[in-house]
Amino acid sequence: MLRLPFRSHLLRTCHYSSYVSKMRYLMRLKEDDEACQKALQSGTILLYHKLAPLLRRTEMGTYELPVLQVLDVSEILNKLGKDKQLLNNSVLTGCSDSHVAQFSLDVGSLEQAALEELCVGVFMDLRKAFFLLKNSDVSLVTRGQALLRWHQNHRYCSATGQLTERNQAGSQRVCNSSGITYYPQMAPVVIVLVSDGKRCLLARQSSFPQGMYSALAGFCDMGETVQETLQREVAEEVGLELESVRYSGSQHWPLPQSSLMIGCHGLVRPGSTQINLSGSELEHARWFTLQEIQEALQRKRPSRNSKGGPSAFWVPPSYAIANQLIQEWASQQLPL
Ligand SMILES: NC(=O)c1ccc[n+]([C@@H]2O[C@H](COP(=O)([O-])OP(=O)(O)OC[C@H]3O[C@@H](n4cnc5c(N)ncnc54)[C@H](O)[C@@H]3O)[C@@H](O)[C@H]2O)c1
Ligand SMILES: [Mg+2]
Repeated sequence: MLRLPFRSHLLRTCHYSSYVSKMRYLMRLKEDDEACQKALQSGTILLYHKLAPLLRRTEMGTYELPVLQVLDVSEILNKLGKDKQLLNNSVLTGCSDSHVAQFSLDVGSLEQAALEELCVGVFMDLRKAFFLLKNSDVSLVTRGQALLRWHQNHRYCSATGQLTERNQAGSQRVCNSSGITYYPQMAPVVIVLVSDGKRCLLARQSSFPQGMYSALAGFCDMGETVQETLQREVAEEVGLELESVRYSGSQHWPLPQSSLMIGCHGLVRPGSTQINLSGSELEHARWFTLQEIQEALQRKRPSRNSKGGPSAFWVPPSYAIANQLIQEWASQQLPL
């Protein structure tokens, strides 16, 4: 049975007037190009270079996400001799409590080193940034990257082949020839931490970083329910049958394209725990004890042996919903 616990923070906060007014303001900016253009003048911007976000090293040696004022970016463009019209390529990704609009902009057409010097930062691959930024910043930066990528990949109408035109917020693109409106897309993906009641099952694909194991995941097929995808994926990938599933939470995942990860816990039938890998997707899968999982959760970074390989298995970084499912499972195994 799929149970959906109503414990989202949104449900607790949606009656706050500041939350409602923020959402209404953002809605207006998506619908009204002129209002959005005005908001851009006094907004803030996250910069990307060919979809790699700009990060700044702090005095403590950690990394943060520099949130630049639009005016500062305008000045930087000026110093590089570039037209500030480039700012109009920004996409709206949110707003502060005081209604300062937040945008993301890819400046991949400009010289990277010069930009990094002027911005006092470094453009870094998003996969690396996952390990360096705090989770709330990862969430911000993935949202911007996903929307920018969608625009870069959807410039043409698939019916007419004509260039499409975006609105100022970047929340849609329209083909003036066919009249088709395109909206940013995400693929629904299930991710399930399978347990036999005492152990949990993790697996790895050969494309994963060395030593990393994760929960089972898979794209929803057309026409499937979440429950059906969960059962099919577990059967396909490890040859097991789920007895029950429980919804845990969801997450937007930007790699390799935008997905909506639907995170669940699954229980297999007792006595039916024999793993049977099929196809080429998984390189290895096995059951892990609570102690093994607790040790892996303690490792902040993959530990290395003398040959540079992983000395022990490790799990995805704390931002990933796989990690959150594993943490949740481990905490539920402990005696009260
Ligand atoms: N956030 C997390 O914690 C986390 C953890 C694990 C996996 N993931 C993500 O989940 C996604 C799916 O996992 P998977 O690779 O095991 O899926 P999967 O088991 O469905 O296998 C991928 C294959 O499915 C096919 N496929 C069907 N629909 C597709 C679509 N819309 N887009 C791309 N391929 C499609 C392709 O042949 C592809 O090779 C991956 O993108 C991965 O990055 C996220
Ligand atoms: Mg899979």
